[in-house]
This record gives sequence, structure tokens and C-alpha cells, in this order.
Amino acid sequence: MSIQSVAIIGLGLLGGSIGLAIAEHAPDIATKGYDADADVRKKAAARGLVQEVCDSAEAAVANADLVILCVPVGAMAGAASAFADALPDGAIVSDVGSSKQSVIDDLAAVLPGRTVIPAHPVAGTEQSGPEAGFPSLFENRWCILTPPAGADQTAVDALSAFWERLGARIEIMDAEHHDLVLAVTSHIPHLIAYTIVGTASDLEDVTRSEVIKYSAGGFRDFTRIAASDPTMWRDVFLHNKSAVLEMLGRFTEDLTALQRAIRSGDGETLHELFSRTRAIRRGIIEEGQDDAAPDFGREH
Ligand SMILES: NC(=O)c1ccc[n+]([C@@H]2O[C@H](COP(=O)([O-])OP(=O)(O)OC[C@H]3O[C@@H](n4cnc5c(N)ncnc54)[C@H](O)[C@@H]3O)[C@@H](O)[C@H]2O)c1
Ligand SMILES: O=C(O)C(=O)C[C@]1(C(=O)O)C=C[C@@H](O)C=C1
Repeated sequence: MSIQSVAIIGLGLLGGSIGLAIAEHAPDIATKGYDADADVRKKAAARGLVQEVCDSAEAAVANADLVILCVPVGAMAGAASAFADALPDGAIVSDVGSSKQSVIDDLAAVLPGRTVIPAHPVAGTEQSGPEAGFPSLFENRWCILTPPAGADQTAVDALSAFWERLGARIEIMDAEHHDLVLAVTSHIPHLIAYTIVGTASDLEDVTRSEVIKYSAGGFRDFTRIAASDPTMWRDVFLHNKSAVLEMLGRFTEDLTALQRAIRSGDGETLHELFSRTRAIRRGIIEEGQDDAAPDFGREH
């Protein structure tokens, strides 16, 4: 089975990038798209993100052999219900959501008996919307597929081949493992970045001085991702709740140990940790992994 016709639901950063990447890397594939926001549809048409921008989700999926949901994880069920009755027989439904178990549960409920193969391209930026997409977003990036137990292998192979055409590297993982790994490598870093910007900003009120204005390079490097879309990230934390809370617990314990070391003047502990983590971070850069996802380890 090879993918000939793709419908993209949600034409923001991810949906737009998929449309542009298909046009560049797989121009034989036909593309249609739909977004719930009329203004986004207008901008998507103007930028040519897909060949045809439709006025309904049902029109977009007619004749599609792959439908990709590119909406916030909290909107997946609603977006899929809108086209459920028009989905062609045999079509694969996938998504790009940043958490996976909740998407599997939500799509199984609204698309019973249909072929659903969730995916997560681990590639993005702090930008969002129809102006933000670009065709090289997925090149040399991981795309993690989390097929549910008993998933149709032909569909998994077809979806893998599709993402490979866009330049991605494929990893197959179970959804629970995905959600734990991404909690620590992506979700908690965003939470910390959002928090520290809020803390620094609140400090301006206390000190009556312009803390953010004088923020140094470290703060700026570290907080780029705090400019990310609030709806997307609200949904990630609400839908990957247990994995985030588990990893946040571990992180908090490590942070508390450092707090203790600072309070007690334990320089040895601080130096040992900073040396170890510097080597790990430098290793990521030297191995050329800086632009790709970390090594997730293989469970399969
Ligand atoms: N931004 C990233 O770095 C990144 C990376 C990988 C995966 N993701 C995931 O990709 C998905 C999309 O993120 P994005 O960055 O493209 O967001 P975005 O805000 O740029 O685009 C999302 C679009 O979905 C539309 N939408 C919302 N509800 C809809 C509905 N019911 N039907 C149709 N359209 C609807 C919105 O109008 C918006 O245009 C999210 O699930 C996110 O977790 C994001
Ligand atoms: O580079 C960024 O700006 C991102 O936040 C991208 C990023 C990440 O955390 O790596 C964000 C969310 C995703 O689901 C995948 C990628």
C-alpha cells in the first residue's frame, strides 16, 4: 500500500510543514487540508500549504488514503468526529500529537473499527500558525510511531514509508514509553522554561526593576521555548498528566538535592554533577544529535 492522497486537518506549524514537505519531497502525493479557523484557511490557501484548502473536514478527507490530525491533543477527538462519517474505507488515520496514550484512547472512541496509527514527529519550533510551517522541518528528525496492539502492519509500513519520504527517521515505540520519555525530554523542559520566565517577571514587581530587559544570554537560550503556543502546551500537560507528574517528582528530588548541596557548601557534589552533565551535553553535540531527538533506547 502506498500513500497517494493525504488530508491534513489543522493547518498550523505542523500541518503546514507536512503540506510543504510533501510538495517538496513527494510531489506525486495529492494534498487537501482543513482548519477550523477560517482565517487560517485563508492564509493556508495563500501560502499554498496544501493543493486544496476545503471548507469542511468531510470534504478534505474524501478520497484520502491518509488523514493526519495536526491539532492540539485536546482537540483530536472533536476534529476526528467531524470527518468520521466521510472517512473512505481503508483510509489510515494518524496524527502528530506530542503525547500519545490519550490520542490513542480518544481516536479509538470516535473512530471505532478504523485504522488508527498515531505518530509524533519530534520536530518543531516555538512558532505556530499557518505562517510558521517550512518544508525541511522533518529532515533527519525522529518520527515515533506508536501503533496500538494488533495494528495492521501494512498500514504501519505505509505510514513509515510516508514519513521517510519527508526525510524523517522512524522509531516504533509503545505509547506509554513514549509519554514517559517525552515527559522528561520535551514536556518538563517547556514547563521549566515557562516557570522561570514567570518567576523573573514576577520579580520585577517585587524589585521594581526591569529584570527581563537585562536578561543575559543564558536566560535567553534557556527560555526560547517559553514563547511556544499556550493552547498546545496546556493540552500536553492535561493529556500527559501521569507521566509528567512522575518525571516532575524525580526532577524535583534532584533539584532538592542540589539545593541542599548549595546550602551546606558541598562544592564536591555540585562539581561532580556539573562535570558529568557537561560531558553528556557535549556528547550530544559531538555526535551530531543536537538537531535530532535524543537516543530513546529501544524497547522493541
Ligand atoms: N509545535 C511543535 O513544536 C510541535 C512539534 C511536534 C508535534 N506537535 C503537535 O502538533 C499538533 C499541532 O501543533 P502546531 O504547533 O502545528 O499548532 P498550531 O497552533 O500551529 O496549529 C494547530 C491548528 O489546529 C487548528 N485546529 C484546532 N482545533 C481544530 C479542529 N477541531 N479542527 C480543525 N482544526 C483545528 C487550529 O486552528 C490551528 O490552526 C499538536 O498536537 C502538538 O502537540 C507540535
Ligand atoms: O524546538 C522546539 O521549539 C520544540 O519545542 C520542539 C519540540 C521539542 O520539545 O523538542 C516540542 C514539542 C514536540 O512535540 C516536539 C518537538
